[in-house]
Amino acid sequence: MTITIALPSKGRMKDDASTLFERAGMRIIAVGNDRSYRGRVEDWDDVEIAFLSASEISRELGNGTIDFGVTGEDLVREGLAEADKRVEFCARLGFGRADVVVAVPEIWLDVDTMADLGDVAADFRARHGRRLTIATKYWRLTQQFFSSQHGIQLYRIVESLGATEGAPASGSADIIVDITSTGSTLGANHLRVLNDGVILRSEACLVRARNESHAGEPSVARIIEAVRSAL
Ligand SMILES: Nc1ncnc2c1ncn2[C@@H]1O[C@H](COP(=O)(O)OP(=O)(O)OP(=O)(O)O)[C@@H](O)[C@H]1O
Ligand SMILES: O=P(O)(O)OC[C@H]1O[C@H](OP(=O)(O)OP(=O)(O)O)[C@H](O)[C@@H]1O
Repeated sequence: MTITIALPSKGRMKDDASTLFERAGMRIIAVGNDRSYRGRVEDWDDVEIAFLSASEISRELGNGTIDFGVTGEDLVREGLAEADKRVEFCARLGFGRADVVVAVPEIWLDVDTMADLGDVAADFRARHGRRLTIATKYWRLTQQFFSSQHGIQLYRIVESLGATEGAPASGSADIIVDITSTGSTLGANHLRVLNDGVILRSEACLVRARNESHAGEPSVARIIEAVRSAL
């Protein structure tokens, strides 16, 4: 069978992903012209490459329309319910690192932990006449972390598709859940990560859709082996 591997077509993971594949002995050749979104791997005739954005890759893994993808763990866990049942994380690739975190305004001096935040959330309506609001694009991860892991139910998520760190200062939310790598954007916006507020330490991963057709397919094992050997 032909195995389709999706690699980032743009963005911060694109170059690292193609360098890794090269090191794994899988040299990628564009099919058609330079702007083509398909490729193949030199001397691997049963492999096809699709170039997609990192977030599309997580969606297509969920649909099972690609066999493997290189994308961020955060995008997979946010995009797919019960991700581990639908995909296998075959290798952590050591680039695209970012933490998904809960951050509060620096001036919330008494709030250091999720338990403290739970107390704030419980009092919020009495004090302010509304629920605590959280700006994020990570709905699923936020709900799992707050409700299932920490038993905090009294909050409202405000969807944020950009400049999330600005939400507390602009008044559109009280706190945020977002990714951070150096921490400089949080600092510039006077926000602080709670001591136990790291929801996920994400990085780029080689992810396999759990397709039944993979059972006993030699090229599936060969691809995983090749990528792991390059780490
Ligand atoms: N500083 C960072 N900021 C944002 N994402 C980062 C950062 N460092 C690593 N990443 C990771 O990069 C991935 C997002 O990459 P990118 O922005 O290229 O993807 P995308 O969401 O498909 O792009 P777009 O939003 O342009 O469609 C996520 O997995 C994220 O965790
Ligand atoms: O901890 P730091 O190193 O400051 O990085 C974190 C920031 O980087 C990303 O934004 P970016 O401006 O790269 O663009 P994006 O939101 O479009 O991904 C991300 O959304 C955070 O805002």
